[in-house]
Amino acid sequence: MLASRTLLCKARCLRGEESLRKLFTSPRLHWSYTSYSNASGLNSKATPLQERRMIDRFRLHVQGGDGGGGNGSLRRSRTDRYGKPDGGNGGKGGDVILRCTSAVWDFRGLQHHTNGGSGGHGASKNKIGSRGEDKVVQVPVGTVIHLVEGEIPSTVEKPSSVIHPWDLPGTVTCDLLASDQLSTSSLRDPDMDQVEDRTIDTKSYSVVSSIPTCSPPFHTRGKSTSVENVRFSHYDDTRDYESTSTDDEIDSGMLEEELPEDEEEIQYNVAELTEEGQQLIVGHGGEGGLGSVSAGKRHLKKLKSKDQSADRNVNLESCDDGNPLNIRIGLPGSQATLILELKSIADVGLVGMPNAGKSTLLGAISRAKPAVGHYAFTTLRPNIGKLNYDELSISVADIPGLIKGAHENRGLGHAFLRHIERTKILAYVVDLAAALDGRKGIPPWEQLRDLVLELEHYQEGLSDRPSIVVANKTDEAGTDCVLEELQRRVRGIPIYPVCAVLEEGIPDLKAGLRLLVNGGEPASLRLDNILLD
Ligand SMILES: Nc1nc2c(ncn2[C@@H]2O[C@H](COP(=O)(O)OP(=O)(O)OP(=O)(O)O)[C@@H](O)[C@H]2O)c(=O)[nH]1
Repeated sequence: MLASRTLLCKARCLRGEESLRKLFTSPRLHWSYTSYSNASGLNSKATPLQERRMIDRFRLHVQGGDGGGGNGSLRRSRTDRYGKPDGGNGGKGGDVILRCTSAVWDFRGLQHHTNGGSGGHGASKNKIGSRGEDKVVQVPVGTVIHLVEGEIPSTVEKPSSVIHPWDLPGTVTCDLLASDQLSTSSLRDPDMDQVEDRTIDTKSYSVVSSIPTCSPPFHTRGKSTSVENVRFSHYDDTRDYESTSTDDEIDSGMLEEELPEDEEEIQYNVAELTEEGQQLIVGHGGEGGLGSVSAGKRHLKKLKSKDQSADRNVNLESCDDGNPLNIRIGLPGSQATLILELKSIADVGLVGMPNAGKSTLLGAISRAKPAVGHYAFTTLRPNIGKLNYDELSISVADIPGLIKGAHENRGLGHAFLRHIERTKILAYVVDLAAALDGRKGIPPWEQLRDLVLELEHYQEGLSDRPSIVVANKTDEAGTDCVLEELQRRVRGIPIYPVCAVLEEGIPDLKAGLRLLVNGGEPASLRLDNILLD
């Protein structure tokens, strides 16, 4: 009996195996199985970012949240006819904060209009209104901020190390002495402009921030610069954004107002975020209005005599200008219009014509996996790879291909050149086989000349930084002679012959880069050192 059961079980198992085998060999499953295991298919889906054009310039309007209204409540009792003020202050509006993170690569996820949350209104029993929610906008490392209008951004304040137990983090704490002074001064001169009074008083507030902080090194140029004097004034993004806009982006209004207006006065480089975790407040939340406690008893007595029948919780909306009640209204948050610009930061920038093999080279010297294609402009955004050594790590940026006229914004133009500004070392990558066998390309020494000219046209002295030449595609037939010719024509700069595809010559190249980053003898590529026909 037992033996027959075991046999039955085995038979079932075998049948199961059989059916599984059938399933795996069936054409339908084979199709789905192969399509699942097709790594390249998956990769093509997993790399949509590389396919999309990067958004490295973005116009942002920010507004801090409005401060909450102060409460005018009075606590009355049988013994106290007029009552005691017990209205709390309004909460401070939320800030708009730019936070630097390596989790994002460009400004794709940003919205053009970003507001901080409004502060809560104060309530009776001296309850302070809640603080408005901060809006944190994540921006990539290397973000430069230009100010079109509004306040110059400030760093996020460090929270005070000694916080009084009764201080609420992130809320307005009012200096009572100062508020007394305010009410006294209001009484002394009833016709005094109350808005002005209020402005003076808010200076005595201290804000305790609850946000973790850092102290980024940011440069501030106090004076605004006329747009004609600045390089960026010629920037024209129309083509870039038009050609890359997806339906989603258009629907969400992402591409709205991308173009800088010619007439605008822009303060350039007011701040920059170069390290992970740095934070800047670009839109300050408004201070909350004063509650009756802070505003002072005498002030409220006056109010009561004016309108005995007034509601205890005064309707803040109904306050006219010049009315003492204005001090209860929370201040609006500050507004600013910014242009965010991304400049990649890397130790080494791979500079070359389209199809020179920069992305392949980056993949060969680091673990980066940039998209490689046999067509020009495969690279639409800088890819960063890292060369890790015991004592140092070198970041290498594969920058979109440069063509003649890039300084006039041809090809990827400024989007390409801007990223070179931040690299310490330039590695010119040339295609040795570009002009071989009747191909349409130009010889490597002419590639070098064009590259240097484009850099210099864009920014004088840009090609002066320490450089090397990487002569790629040594595996192609006939490149030996071209390499010899290149070494004869280009002098005063190290030339590293490599085959990026087969990873030949890579160790020498890596050693050369390491030496240069460590302060080895720098040499730059000069036009005089290139011998042309
Ligand atoms: N024979 C040969 N082909 C190479 C070598 N390195 C790159 N290629 C090919 O050259 C083509 C362009 O390579 P990419 O790495 O995309 O070139 P790129 O400079 O990044 O191009 P852009 O993205 O347009 O700037 C691809 O078809 C590569 O396979 C090499 O060492 N030898």
